[in-house]
Formats: sequence, C-alpha cells, structure tokens
Amino acid sequence: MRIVGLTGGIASGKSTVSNLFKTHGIPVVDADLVARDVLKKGTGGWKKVVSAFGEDILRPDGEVDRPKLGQIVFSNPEKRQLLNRLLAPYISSGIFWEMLKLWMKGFKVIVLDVPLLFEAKMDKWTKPIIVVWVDPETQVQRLMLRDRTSEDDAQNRINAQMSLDLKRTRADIVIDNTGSLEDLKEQFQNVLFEVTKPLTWTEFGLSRQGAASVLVSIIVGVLIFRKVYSTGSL
Ligand SMILES: CC(C)(COP(=O)(O)OP(=O)(O)OC[C@H]1O[C@@H](n2cnc3c(N)ncnc32)[C@H](O)[C@@H]1O)[C@@H](O)C(=O)NCCC(=O)NCCS
Ligand SMILES: Nc1ncnc2c1ncn2[C@@H]1O[C@H](COP(=O)(O)OP(=O)(O)OP(=O)(O)O)[C@@H](O)[C@H]1O
Repeated sequence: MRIVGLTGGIASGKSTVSNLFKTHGIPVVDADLVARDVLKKGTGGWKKVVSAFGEDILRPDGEVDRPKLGQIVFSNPEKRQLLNRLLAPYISSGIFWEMLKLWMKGFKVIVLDVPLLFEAKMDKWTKPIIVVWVDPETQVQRLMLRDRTSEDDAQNRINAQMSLDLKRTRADIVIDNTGSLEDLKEQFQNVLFEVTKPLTWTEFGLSRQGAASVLVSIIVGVLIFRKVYSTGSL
C-alpha cells in the first residue's frame, strides 16, 4: 500500500486538495476528524483533557468548547504542548484504525491528511510527502475569511505550527496554492500522475493483495516441501 502524506499550514488548502483526491477515488484519512472523535464527550481523550484543563472548557452539554480550548492553546505554547501530549496516543491509534479499514478494503493508494505530519514525526511512514504551500499574506487572509477571526488570532494559529517554508524543504512534492482554484486543479493533475504510478515492490508487499500473495506463496511452498519430503521418505 502506498501511504501518501499530505500536509501544509493551517488554511493552506489541505482539505481542498483532499477533496480533489476523494473525487478521483483515492481515500483520505483526515487527522482533524480523528482528533475531533478522540475529544468527544466521555472518550479517553476527553477525560484526560478535562482533568488537565478543568471543566471551564466544557459547554453546558458536556462537549468540549473547541473555540474556547483553541483560544487557550493557540496563545500559550506550554498548554498547546500539554494538549498535544495528551491527545497524541489517541490520534495516532485512531489514524492507524482508519488506515487498517482502508487496507482491508483493498485500497492500494491512500492519503494521510495530517496538519502536524512533521511535528508529530509521522512523515517517516509516508511517501511521497506533499506540502500544500501558500504565501504568508494569502494564508492569513484565507484563515480570517474562513474562520471569521481577527488577524491576531489567525497569526497565533499560524505561529503555532512549523513554518511553511521549512515544511516545503522537506517535501517530495510542493503544491503552490497561492493562485486560483483553477491553478490548483492544474497542479493537481501532475500530483495525481505521480501518486498513481505503479507501486514499488515494497508498497505492493504492504498492500492487502501483496500480503495475500505472500501468504499463498508460503502455503504453496509448505505444501510442495511436505510433498517432496513425504515422497523422499518413502
Ligand atoms: C484546539 C482545538 C480544540 C481547536 O479546535 P478547532 O475546531 O477550532 O480547530 P480544528 O480542530 O478544526 O483545527 C484547525 C487547524 O488548526 C491546526 N491545529 C490543530 N491543532 C493544532 C495543534 N495542536 N498545533 C498546531 N496546529 C494545530 C491544524 O492546522 C488544523 O487543521 C483542536 O484543534 C484540537 O483538539 N487540537 C489538538 C489535536 C491536534 O493536534 N490536531 C491536529 C491533528 S494532527
Ligand atoms: N486556491 C484557492 N483560492 C481561493 N480560496 C482557496 C483556495 N484554496 C483554498 N481556499 C480556501 O481557503 C480556505 C482554507 O482552505 P482549506 O480549508 O482547504 O485549508 P486547510 O489547509 O485544510 O485548513 P486547516 O489546516 O484549518 O484544516 C478555505 O476557505 C478554502 O475554501
């Protein structure tokens, strides 16, 4: 199985690119959705976060008040690291289960959309790594427009992540999403071509079909060995 890493900065356009992958039949594991699930009321992640941050971060219905928690962690690096530490094990196992489901369905190429791919050191599991880059001014403007936040708040969120310029140096493929959606779709055609190239032997071995071939080869090998052995011992 080919596990493609998709990352970038906040509001750089990862979800927009993810949607293009999905419309071309390539499934995407979205780390933000996994992170939402592990923070739902009553889950292990929720319990850890409530005991560390207090009940003040809860809404009247007991769910985490996400904008409130966001304001706390995006303006305070220590609190952000604490939240990351508490949720990281739940997020990684959630991503693993989502990948396993896609593996069992027989998908040969999947995309992991993980905003903190490098920060969480998950880049070592993915190849190629795609970074969706955007120029700093456009990033702030798009973030303010989408989340209806102030410039200060948008800048805090951007500063909470590794810089996009550093991320692009660690990419196999860079998508520059500073231009229009049409420009993005044009670049995406080349990305799709790269990502759907025939699997390497290692990638094939990691796919369900590859694992099945290995299993069948082992069974056939054992049967032949037993046959030869029992014939020889007669
Ligand atoms: C702080 C929370 C509650 C704010 O929720 P909110 O609904 O406002 O934002 P949402 O989850 O949609 O995230 C939006 C974007 O913020 C950025 N972001 C989220 N968490 C972090 C973080 N810990 N550090 C840096 N950037 C982050 C990502 O680019 C993400 O795409 C939420 O982001 C959260 O639980 N974060 C910790 C979990 C995490 O690390 N998520 C990233 C998945 S790898
Ligand atoms: N090329 C583009 N031209 C104009 N608007 C765009 C373009 N690409 C993305 N956008 C818009 O910019 C905003 C951010 O894009 P998107 O939500 O895809 O970013 P993201 O990287 O997934 O963000 P996050 O890290 O918060 O999940 C959205 O409102 C989206 O519609």
